[in-house]
Amino acid sequence: MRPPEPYDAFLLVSFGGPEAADDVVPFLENVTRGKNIPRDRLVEVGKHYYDFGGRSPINDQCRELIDAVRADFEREGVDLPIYWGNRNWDPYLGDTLEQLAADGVRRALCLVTSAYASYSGCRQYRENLYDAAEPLGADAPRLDRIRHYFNHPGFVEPFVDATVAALESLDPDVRDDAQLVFVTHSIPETMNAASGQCVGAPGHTYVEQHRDVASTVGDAVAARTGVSRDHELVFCSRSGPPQVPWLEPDVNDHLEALAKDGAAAAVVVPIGFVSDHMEVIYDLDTEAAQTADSLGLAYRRAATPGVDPRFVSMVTELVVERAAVERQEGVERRTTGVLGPCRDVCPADCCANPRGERPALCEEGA
Ligand SMILES: CC1=C(CCC(=O)O)c2cc3nc(cc4[nH]c(cc5[nH]c(cc1n2)c(C)c5CCC(=O)O)c(CCC(=O)O)c4C)C(CCC(=O)O)=C3C
Ligand SMILES: [Fe+2]
Repeated sequence: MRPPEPYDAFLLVSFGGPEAADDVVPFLENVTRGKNIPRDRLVEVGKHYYDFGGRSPINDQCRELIDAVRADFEREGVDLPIYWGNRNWDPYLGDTLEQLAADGVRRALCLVTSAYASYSGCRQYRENLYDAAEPLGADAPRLDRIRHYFNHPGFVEPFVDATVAALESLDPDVRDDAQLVFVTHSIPETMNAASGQCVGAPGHTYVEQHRDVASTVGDAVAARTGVSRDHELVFCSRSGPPQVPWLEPDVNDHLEALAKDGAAAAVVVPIGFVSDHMEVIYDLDTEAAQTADSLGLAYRRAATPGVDPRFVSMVTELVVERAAVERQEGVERRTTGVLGPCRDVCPADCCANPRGERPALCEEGA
C-alpha cells in the first residue's frame, strides 16, 4: 500500500442535512443564509424533513459511501486516510479542515457529492472550501477537487441497470408504453446560463450535461429492452421567489402532460442525485408518486447509484487518475456520452456566483 502521490488524504465534501427535529430550523438557516428564499417555501421544506422525523438521509449515505470507499481503497492498494466535511451541517468543513491540519495533511483530494456543474454544485462548494481553509493560514492543506463525474461509467451504468429494473417491475401490460422521465434539481435559469466552461462551450452546461446522461441511459435502456421509448429531462425541488424563472417543466406537470397524452406508465430516473437525498424520497417518492397515482399513471422510480460497487470503484479510479495527472503521467479518462471529460481545474470564471464574486479554491490561479 502506497499513498498515491502527491496526495496524503481524501476528503468527501457534501451538502449536510439535519439528523433530528431540533436540527431542521438551524440547518435551513445555514442553507438559505443570504439567499432570497420565501418564508412559505422554508416552512414547506421544513415539513418534508419533519415528516421523516427531522432526519435527512444524506449524512448516513455519506457514512456508507465512506465505508465502501475505504474498503475499495484497501482492495486497490490506495493508502489514503479518508475525511468528511459538509457545507451546511455537522461535520462542518471548517472543523474537518482543522483536523486535517492537526493531522499534518499537506495535500488532499476532494470528491464532491454533486456530479454536475453549476454554481450550486461546483463553485459554491469551492467557495466553502476557501472559507474553511482561510482561517488556517499556512497550516491549511492544499485542496484539489476531482473532475465532475456526471459522465463517468461508474455513475451512468448503475442508472441503466436501475431503469431496466424499474421497467421490469411494471405490469407487462404497460411496460412497453412506459415513458422515461429523467429528473434533476431545478436551478434558476440564470444559474444554468452561467454554468460550466469545464466541458465544451461555456454556459448552459448544467442542462447540457444532464441531456448527455439522459441520452446515454435512454439509448442503453432501448438496446437492453429492445423498445425505443421517448424521454424527457424534467426538474424537481424548485425554490426561490415565484417571479424568478427556474428550469422547467416540473416533474409533476410533466406527469400530468404524459397522462393527458394517454401514457400508461412512467419510470422516473433521478439522474441529478448520487443517492436517495430528501429530494428523491420526498419530491419523487412521495409527491410525484401521489401525482401519478391521482392521474392513474403507473409509476416507478429508478434507484440512485448510492454505494453501487461501480460508483464506489469510480471514486478510487478518479483518485488514481488525478494523482497520475498531477505527477504528469499519461492516464486514461473514462467517460460516456459525447461531452468528454471535464477539466480537472475549473477556469476562474466558471459557474459564476449569482450574488457576486467571492474567492474560491480548486480553480486556475487559486
Ligand atoms: C443544483 C442543486 C443541488 C445538487 C448539487 C448538490 O448536491 O449540491 C442541490 C442539492 C441539495 N439541496 C439540498 C437541500 C436544500 N436546497 C435548498 C435550496 C436550493 N438548492 C439549489 C440547488 C441545488 N441543491 C438551489 C439553487 C437552491 C436555492 C437556494 C440557493 O440559491 O442556494 C434548500 C432550501 C430550501 C428550498 O428552497 O428548497 C434546501 C433545504 C440537499 C440536502 C438534501 C437532503 O437533506 O437529503 C441537497 C443534496
Ligand atoms: Fe438544494
